[in-house]
Amino acid sequence: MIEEKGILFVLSGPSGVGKGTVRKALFDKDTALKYSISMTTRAKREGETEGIDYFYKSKEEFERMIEEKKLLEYAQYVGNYYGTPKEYVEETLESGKDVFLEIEVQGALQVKENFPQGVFIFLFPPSLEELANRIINRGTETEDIVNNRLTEAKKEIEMMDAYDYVVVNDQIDTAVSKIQSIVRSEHCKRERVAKQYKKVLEAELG
Ligand SMILES: Nc1ncnc2c1ncn2[C@@H]1O[C@H](COP(=O)(O)OP(=O)(O)OP(=O)(O)O)[C@@H](O)[C@H]1O
Ligand SMILES: Nc1nc2c(ncn2[C@@H]2O[C@H](COP(=O)(O)O)[C@@H](O)[C@H]2O)c(=O)[nH]1
Repeated sequence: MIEEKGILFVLSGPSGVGKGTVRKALFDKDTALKYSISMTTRAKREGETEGIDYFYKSKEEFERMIEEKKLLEYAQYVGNYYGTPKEYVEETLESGKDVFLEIEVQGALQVKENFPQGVFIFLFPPSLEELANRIINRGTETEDIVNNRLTEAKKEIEMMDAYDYVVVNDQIDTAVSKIQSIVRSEHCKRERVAKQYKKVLEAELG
């Protein structure tokens, strides 16, 4: 009997492209996916909730997690740490459920190195101008931070070839449908591989 593990989906892309918006709309439709809540040292924004949006940590607490190797990946991004708790991801995948990460590019590339069987999706803006408008209009960042995030965005976009899929976030619904198709297609692929593997095993065992 082949144990069915869950699939790790990683959504990333530049700040302001709409990762959070698209992920929330996807989760309204797909209840089978499990979202991995990240840890961060950045201050909580108005309207955010501990344990829903992030686990908010001090720099010392975060660095202890790094030392204790409790993070699947982490990155320093525009002056703060962000990271994915390892235990939740591993246990959820082991139990056969899919896990969904929404993280920036340095972290996604670390996951790809250590977990190449993951599925990596890059969310792309309709244009750099629209990206800037979205992050400015969100109104959560100071002008300096917006500029730093946009500088990072250009470097992040250069890395998009490392991803399995690129989805343009022009209309939210269209981006969500495309990600749903990716999820379905990855399940079909893995089912096919599992069937072939089963056939080979049966032939070998007689
Ligand atoms: N397809 C879209 N069309 C228009 N506006 C959008 C679209 N997707 C997201 N937005 C808006 O763009 C802003 C940024 O979206 P969001 O916060 O989801 O981005 P993000 O990639 O998660 O950002 P960050 O990486 O900084 O957390 C929000 O105000 C959101 O409402
Ligand atoms: N490498 C990681 N990046 C993460 C994680 N959780 C979120 N993020 C990304 O950080 C930036 C900034 O987020 P914000 O909430 O301050 O706007 C954004 O790209 C997030 O996707 C994580 O665990 N690891």
